[in-house]
Amino acid sequence: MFKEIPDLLSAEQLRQLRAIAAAAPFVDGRITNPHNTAKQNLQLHDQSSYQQSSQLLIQALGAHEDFRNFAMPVAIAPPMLTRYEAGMRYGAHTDAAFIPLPSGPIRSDLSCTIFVNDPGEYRGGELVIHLGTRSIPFKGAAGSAIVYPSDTLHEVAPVTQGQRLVAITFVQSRVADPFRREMLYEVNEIAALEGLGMRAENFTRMQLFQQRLMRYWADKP
Ligand SMILES: O=C(O)CCC(=O)C(=O)O
Ligand SMILES: [Fe+2]
Repeated sequence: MFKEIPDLLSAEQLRQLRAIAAAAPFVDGRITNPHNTAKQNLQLHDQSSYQQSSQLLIQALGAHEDFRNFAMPVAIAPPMLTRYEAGMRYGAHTDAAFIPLPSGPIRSDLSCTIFVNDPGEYRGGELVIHLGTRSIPFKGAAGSAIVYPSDTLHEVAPVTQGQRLVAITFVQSRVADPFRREMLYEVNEIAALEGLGMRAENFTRMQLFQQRLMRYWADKP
């Protein structure tokens, strides 16, 4: 369902991202969603800073084994540095199914928030994911990330003090269906963690099962 990644970014990567954010201009986040009244935040607005920061973040996501195993990405939108100042929020919404990119649209199967500043630097600002009548708040440490299904209703609670600096991205997965993706992730994890401890013939049977599911459910990488 959700995947929390505690160690996505190194201290050096965080330093670089914060330096980019401190030097570059930010504009009203509605620039990419003009009719979205729920959205009250600021987005990085400088081509070379965007390129530098998104490259660093895509590289970090692509290099993280647990992220790759969980998300099974075929395409990752360039992550956008986003700032919420006191009074800003992002009201309850679900993400658009397709995200236009210069290289063509991608389907948003998973959304990802990467926490760039320390949670002690702001009050409020939790990413709240709604599941039926329950709401689950996330406020990660700097350098951590949360990956969640893009079709959930979610919001960012108002920041009441300080500033919240995050990067936001969307992932198209090889497996669009969350149920199937989770089943595959689980069986792949069990095979990776326990496979060598199994009797060889049972491991072979398990691999057959894994590869059949991949064949039926996964798009080509
Ligand atoms: O700031 C966040 O953590 C999430 C933002 C969000 O939901 C979005 O950009 O669609
Ligand atoms: Fe969202």
